[in-house]
Amino acid sequence: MTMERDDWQFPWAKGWPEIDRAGMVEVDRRMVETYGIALEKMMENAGRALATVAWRRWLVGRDAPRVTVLAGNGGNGGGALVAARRLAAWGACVEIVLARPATALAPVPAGQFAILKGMGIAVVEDPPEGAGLILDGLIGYSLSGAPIGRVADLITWANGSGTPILALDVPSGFDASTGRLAMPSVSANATVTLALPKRGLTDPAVRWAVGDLYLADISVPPALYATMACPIRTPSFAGEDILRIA
Ligand SMILES: NC(=O)C1=CN([C@@H]2O[C@H](COP(=O)(O)OP(=O)(O)OC[C@H]3O[C@@H](n4cnc5c(N)ncnc54)[C@H](O)[C@@H]3O)[C@@H](O)[C@H]2O)[C@@H](O)CC1
Ligand SMILES: [K+]
Repeated sequence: MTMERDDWQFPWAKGWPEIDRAGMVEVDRRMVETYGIALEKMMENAGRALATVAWRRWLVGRDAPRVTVLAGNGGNGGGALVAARRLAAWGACVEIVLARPATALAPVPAGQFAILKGMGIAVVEDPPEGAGLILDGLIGYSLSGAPIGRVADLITWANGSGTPILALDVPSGFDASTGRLAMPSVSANATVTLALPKRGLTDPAVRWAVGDLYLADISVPPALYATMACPIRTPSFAGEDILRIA
């Protein structure tokens, strides 16, 4: 039985614009090309925020809590692997389940995975029973069609596990361009989305799958948003790393 804490003290944020997949791809590209903020840096911020929400809401005060981390081969998986490292360092018992063989990991997530191997963190083939929390890092904004194969199997397993699920960026199966949920999609208790809420995430119609929505700062310069193909004016995080927005 998981005891859940929800004593998040950060202010309710209103008025955040949404961003779709194309916009976020543009942000990611210009973060690197214009500002030299490498993917590793963004991923570190993303994973730390995910770990912080996980710890504060579900794990704090528990002795060696068990966390299952479902990681896809892209940037979403990479962020979840960063969170795995942070949670392990904070005392959690972390088990990693990869959606695809380690050889299929994109270069930066592969680097994160190598660190975890060096730390001796367990990597298991079958998702284990009895964890206190599942991190969903299977697919982020680069979903293409309805989830298939082992990714779909892991989504179905997580939804049926009875364990709380914390999703990174979007619940896997959520389409950040259309705001729609594919079948199957992760049914999360909470989601930590990055930089700006992805299009449709705040729609009450998908709240059952998104859960409580947190917004994490990955330090996108306001000038980047202001000079995008479709400029976005953003309110400030005002000194907070993570805001609860829905
Ligand atoms: N600036 C940002 O927003 C940042 C984004 N990051 C993360 O990176 C994510 C985007 O990463 P990527 O573009 O690498 O891609 P994703 O990690 O979103 O997923 C891509 C992978 O998902 C799999 N996939 C896609 N559709 C599928 C389907 N229908 N069935 C089964 N498998 C499917 C494919 O193997 C594909 O390689 C974001 O959502 C976010 O979590 C962070 O890593 C860093 C900063
Ligand atoms: K996800």
